[in-house]
Amino acid sequence: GRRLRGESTALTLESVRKFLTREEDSIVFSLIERAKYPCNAPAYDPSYLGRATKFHALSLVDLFVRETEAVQAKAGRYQNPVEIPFFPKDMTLPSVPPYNFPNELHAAAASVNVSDTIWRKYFDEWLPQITSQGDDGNYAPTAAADLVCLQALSRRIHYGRYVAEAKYREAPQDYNTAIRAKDRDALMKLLTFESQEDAVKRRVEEKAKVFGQDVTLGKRVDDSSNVTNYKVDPMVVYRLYGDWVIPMTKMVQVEYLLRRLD
Ligand SMILES: C=C(O[C@@H]1C=C(C(=O)O)C=C[C@H]1O)C(=O)O
Repeated sequence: GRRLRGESTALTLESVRKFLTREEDSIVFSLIERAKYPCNAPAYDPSYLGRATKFHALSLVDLFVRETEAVQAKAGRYQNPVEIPFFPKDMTLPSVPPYNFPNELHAAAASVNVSDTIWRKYFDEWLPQITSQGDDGNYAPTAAADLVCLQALSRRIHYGRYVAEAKYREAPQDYNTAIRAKDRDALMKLLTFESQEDAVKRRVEEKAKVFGQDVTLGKRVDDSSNVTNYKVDPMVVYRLYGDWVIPMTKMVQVEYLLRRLD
């Protein structure tokens, strides 16, 4: 039924995995949309804006993200603790009434932030794998597509705080010793579920195939046996999750748990 304003659903391993599964769609769709444009290098080149503007030494993407986050902050986006801005110091106060989002995390969550790593990896490692070489002049739509990817990836990876809280609540005694000993390896071992990771990687690869295939009338979409070209290489999405999204989500869980008893 309809959730009352501020009523929090119980934070369980099942509920957090349901959230992560739905985020897979947002991440795959955002990568497909970014792949619509070629690299468009000027969007990332600080000299493109030139020194004519007061934003010198910023790339168009830097500028676009800062300005867009400021507007979204005014619209109240960051009242939801699930959303973390990339440029928090530029935040303007919301111009909207406060919304009573449930606050299920320990106060220590505020100091768990891997936004800089996400930003760096996205532009240095992931973007070259999903875009073709080239420049079509669509720098603003390119920056807009990058921001949607960055926000989806950040939401997913930082949700590791909620996953860690759910795991802790289910068995605090299992974690307390490792937390007190600041034993990162023990915590990583406790929170790792290999079979779940394998299922996640195979599911996002499958979603990249289903969402990224060309649909032609008269041919059944579910007959993907002979589909050859996809808008984003499904194997790239599999590796993105395996090499970065999952490990970074786990790193967030460890960092959150280390602070859970502070
Ligand atoms: C997110 C979880 O924690 C870990 C990280 C996973 C992921 O990022 O997909 C999956 C399984 C776990 O190793 C979970 O247990 O669901």
